[in-house]
Amino acid sequence: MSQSSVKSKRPVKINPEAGSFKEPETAGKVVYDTKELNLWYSETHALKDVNLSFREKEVTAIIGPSGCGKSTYIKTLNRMVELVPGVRTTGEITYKGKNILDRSFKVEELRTKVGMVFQKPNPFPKSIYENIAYGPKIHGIRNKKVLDEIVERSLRGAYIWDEVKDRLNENAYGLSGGQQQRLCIARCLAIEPEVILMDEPTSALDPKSTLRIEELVQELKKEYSIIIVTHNMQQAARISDKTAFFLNGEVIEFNETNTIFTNPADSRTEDYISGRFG
Ligand SMILES: Nc1ncnc2c1ncn2[C@@H]1O[C@H](COP(=O)(O)OP(=O)(O)OP(=O)(O)O)[C@@H](O)[C@H]1O
Repeated sequence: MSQSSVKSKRPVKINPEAGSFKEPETAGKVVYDTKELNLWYSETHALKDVNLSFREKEVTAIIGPSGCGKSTYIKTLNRMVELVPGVRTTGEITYKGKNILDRSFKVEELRTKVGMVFQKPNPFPKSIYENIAYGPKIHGIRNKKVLDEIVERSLRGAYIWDEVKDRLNENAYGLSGGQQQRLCIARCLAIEPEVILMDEPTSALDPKSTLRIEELVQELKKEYSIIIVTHNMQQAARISDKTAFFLNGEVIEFNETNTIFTNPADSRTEDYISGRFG
């Protein structure tokens, strides 16, 4: 069903404070802060006045129906979106206080701090070892012993070490889909990021592999901030601390996940999470 045809018999309850969730004073430090972000793909206005912030060591789920701007938003956070011709943005995204949309900001700074995991596992056509060592090598690490340590630490961090430790020189394409996705997460960890962006990381995986990734996310949040786009409501409810609900390019509601799923402030959020559309 398209967003414009979303109908509810109940009166529409609009959340006047969408995106302006008040954090308790004990909350962790803000890593990313988005203010009044607008984005156009040529004529398509894909993000509208988005205000959202993400804190360290938290998992935030981005949910919403197809085409509402979830992927666009997450790709704006690492500036991948600017690879699309005709993209224009206004507003601000600060990463640790620096506006990453500012022309003077060097995107390379983000590449070492922010890792990304995509919908389909995308290992390089290289050995398992080389998949992990590649990033650190690009950043100038040549010492074999140091690289060995990074490879082991990253694979352990992504809970795949025991499955691959005896086949590090085999091609990564020989791994199962779920293993490949954990390898891609290990590849992210190798650059020692502060934030991991995940765009529907389990949508191509079977239930068992999905569960393993969800468990992994719970472990990783002890060290990293994680922002995860998901279509799976149960997944968002299971693994995230906060949830942002997008509709038609706007943030309709942003709050503690528990509140979003049990007592949403906006009837459109309620309609979406209860499966009335999307
Ligand atoms: N490369 C592009 N060029 C032009 N328009 C685009 C491009 N990518 C996305 N859009 C448009 O921007 C809007 C938001 O798309 P986006 O992919 O961010 O949504 P989404 O919520 O991630 O959807 P899905 O859940 O289906 O992946 C849509 O109207 C889409 O058609």
